[in-house]
Amino acid sequence: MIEVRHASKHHGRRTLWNDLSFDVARGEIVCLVGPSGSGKSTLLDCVGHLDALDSGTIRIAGEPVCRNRRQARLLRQRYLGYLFQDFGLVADMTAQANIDIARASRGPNRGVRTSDALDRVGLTGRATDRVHELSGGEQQRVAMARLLVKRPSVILADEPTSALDDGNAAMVLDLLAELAGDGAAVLIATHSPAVEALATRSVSLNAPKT
Ligand SMILES: Nc1ncnc2c1ncn2[C@@H]1O[C@H](COP(=O)(O)OP(=O)(O)OP(=O)(O)O)[C@@H](O)[C@H]1O
Repeated sequence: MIEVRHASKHHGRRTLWNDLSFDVARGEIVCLVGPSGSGKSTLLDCVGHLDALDSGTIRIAGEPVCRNRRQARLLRQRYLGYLFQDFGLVADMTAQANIDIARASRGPNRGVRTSDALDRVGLTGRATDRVHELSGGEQQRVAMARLLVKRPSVILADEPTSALDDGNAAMVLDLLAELAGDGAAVLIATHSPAVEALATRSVSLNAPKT
């Protein structure tokens, strides 16, 4: 579902990663691991059409990630779901309205109802709270609820449990495993051994080279 081939990325004279290739198939959870600054988030951004490679290719469901904004938006809507902190939630809209946006852009998979999704992530009764009134961990759970509604084919998660207490972290990991069990390809950047333990395998990134 995700194919990364000979991917390279530089910032100035620093090489983050070079000639990197890996796949994430349907149903797999693959973790990106490596020291801080090794480019895990940057790689997720490249897969998620939010940043561009310097060389190499990335394909999602066989379709190349490209710089054409319209095509990128269509690919994002059709295939991708994001579990990034501070990404994609509209701060002055309610939790429910944010989740309903995902419902409008969902693909062929059938997700759960918004109220059920909020129940699953422990936010029962919080549908009409505006996102800026929620804590960081609660916002992360709204983003998780959005995935349950959209059921994307590809899920990109950046440190999905870092803002959560142990109970909520376990709940989010269970839900990611459930979505993978339903056939999603899941790519996670993480430092957490608990998240890595969930993975089918890991891709290790090295410290950047100058
Ligand atoms: N737009 C940019 N311009 C220059 N350097 C950048 C830019 N974006 C990221 N970097 C640098 O690229 C490196 C990799 O950043 P990235 O956030 O991808 O690493 P990471 O492995 O996810 O780190 P962490 O584990 O700390 O979250 C960092 O040194 C960062 O400063």
